[in-house]
Amino acid sequence: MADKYTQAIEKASTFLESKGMEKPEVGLILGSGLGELANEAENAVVVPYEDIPEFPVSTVEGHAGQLVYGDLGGKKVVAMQGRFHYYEGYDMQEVTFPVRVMKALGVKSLVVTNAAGGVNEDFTPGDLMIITDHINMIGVNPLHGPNNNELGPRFTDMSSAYNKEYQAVIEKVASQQNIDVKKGVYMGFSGPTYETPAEVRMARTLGGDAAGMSTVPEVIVANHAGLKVAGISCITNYAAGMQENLNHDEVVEVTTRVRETFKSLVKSVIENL
Ligand SMILES: O=P(O)(O)O[C@@H]1C[C@H](O)[C@@H](CO)O1
Ligand SMILES: Nc1nc2[nH]cnc2c(=O)[nH]1
Repeated sequence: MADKYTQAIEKASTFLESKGMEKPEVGLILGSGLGELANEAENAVVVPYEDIPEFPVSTVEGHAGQLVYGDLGGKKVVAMQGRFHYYEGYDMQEVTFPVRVMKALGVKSLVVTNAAGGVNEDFTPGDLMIITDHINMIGVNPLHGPNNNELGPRFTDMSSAYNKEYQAVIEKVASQQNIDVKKGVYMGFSGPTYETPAEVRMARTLGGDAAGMSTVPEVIVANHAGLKVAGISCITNYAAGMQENLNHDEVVEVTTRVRETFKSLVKSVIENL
């Protein structure tokens, strides 16, 4: 049953196909300061978000705001150079709309990346973390409201929201590249505030290893749509209570510092999906 939402997905994906974004296999969402990887796509087609019908636009520093299609890691990839966040004022359907469009373009696998605060006391800024699972502390769910069965089931199984084979791929590639990759649970908050020390203590008590402000909505919708998901966090700071003065400049500075390692890891992961 075509409704306004599915018509918007159709309109955006048809527009992008007309620009040459033919049948991408892998979707890639690049978080704060992590967008440079998309510049390595060959035979690239680049479309700014503001040119894509129905797309929101990025408003956060460290998020370029364009969709990049091309050859990366031996696969046809469509990458978000900058993502949308609930805290920007977008609703959950807007935040996750790009995932629906990637699915409509033909994507089967989704690699989601982000910058996150380290909650696990064994983590250090600059670490890369394989996301093994997430805890939705945002308080809202992108699948709220009437379900369109053409897009996915009313009740989505989230028991393997982060594909276990993909987790093993990331681990294998990290070991081959001598990257001491961590593993852990990503706790998603609404943002835009960083957590209070008490919230970080709660996150740790509840089993969170990293705290973020994105990823959870996109991964829920990706699972609804039947995509296989791999998630990687760049730990950019000690979460509140473990350091003073959390700020976005430091987040982008740390992602810049680990950029080459991050790019090498993610490119090889894409190769091995
Ligand atoms: O888009 P991501 O989740 O990578 O960015 C994180 C969360 C906030 O947008 C920002 C806060 O510094 O970093
Ligand atoms: N929620 C949250 N998001 C982040 N993104 C980068 N660092 C942090 C953090 O400490 N908390």
